[in-house]
Amino acid sequence: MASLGNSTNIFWQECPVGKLERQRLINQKGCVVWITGLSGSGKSTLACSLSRELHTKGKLSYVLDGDNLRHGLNKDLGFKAEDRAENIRRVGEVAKLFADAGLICIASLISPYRKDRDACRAMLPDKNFIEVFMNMPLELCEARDSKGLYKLARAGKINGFTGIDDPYEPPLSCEIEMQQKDGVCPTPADMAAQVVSYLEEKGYLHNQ
Ligand SMILES: Nc1ncnc2c1ncn2[C@@H]1O[C@H](COP(=O)(O)OS(=O)(=O)O)[C@@H](OP(=O)(O)O)[C@H]1O
Ligand SMILES: Nc1ncnc2c1ncn2[C@@H]1O[C@H](COP(=O)(O)OP(=O)(O)O)[C@@H](O)[C@H]1O
Repeated sequence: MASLGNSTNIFWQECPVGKLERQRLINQKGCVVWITGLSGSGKSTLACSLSRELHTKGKLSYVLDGDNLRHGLNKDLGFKAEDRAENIRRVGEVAKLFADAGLICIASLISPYRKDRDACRAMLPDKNFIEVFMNMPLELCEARDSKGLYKLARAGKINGFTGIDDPYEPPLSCEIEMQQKDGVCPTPADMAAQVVSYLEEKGYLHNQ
C-alpha cells in the first residue's frame, strides 16, 4: 500500500504482473544508482558511461539526468532549497517506478541536501538505493567549467550556485565514492567498471 498524500478516496490497485516476474523476464534486479556531486564533478559522464557498459552486458538501464528533467517534468522548479527538494522528491519517485519495472535506474543530480537524498533512499525497498558520491574538489569542477556556469557564479551573474554561494552536503555514508588518486581523476570507463563490479557483487545483474 502506498502512503497517501493530500488526496482522499483513492485506492491502491495491484497488478497481477509483479516486479519479481518482470525481473525474471530480463534476468536482472531493479535498483537505483543515485549519483550526487557538484556541477562539473562528472555525474552525467559517469551516468552515460555506466549505462553504455550495462547495455553492452545486455542489462537494461535508464538515465534520469537533473539537467534534462528540468527541461520537462521539473521545468517549473528553480534552485532555491524547496525547489531542489521537490526536484529530488519527484526524481526519487520516478526512479522508484523504474526500479519497480526491473530496470537499473541511474539518477544523476547535484542533490545537495543530505535529507533529500536520504528521503529517496527511504522510498526504495530492500536497500535498492546505491549512492555514488563524486567526491571531486571544487577547484577541479571549477577548472572544468564545461558550461561556463562557475564563471557566471563568480561574477555574481548566477545566485545560489552550488559550491559557490549555496551548500553541498557530502554523504556521511554512501555505497561508492569516486575520488582522485595522486591528483588524477579515474577515467569514466574505470568509474563505470567500479559501479558494475558493485552491482555484480550485490547480485543486481542476475535474477537468481
Ligand atoms: N544555481 C545553480 N546551482 C547548481 N546548478 C545549477 C544552478 N543553475 C543552473 N544549474 C544547472 O542545473 C544543473 C543541476 O540541476 P539538478 O537538478 O541536478 O540540481 S539539484 O539536484 O536540484 O540541486 C547543473 O547541471 P550539472 O552541471 O550537470 O550538475 C547546472 O547545469
Ligand atoms: N572522469 C573524468 N575524467 C576527465 N574528465 C571528465 C571526467 N568526467 C567528466 N569529465 C569532464 O568534466 C566535465 C563535466 O562533466 P559532467 O559529466 O558534465 O559533470 P556533471 O554532470 O557533474 O556536471 C565534462 O567536460 C566532462 O567531459
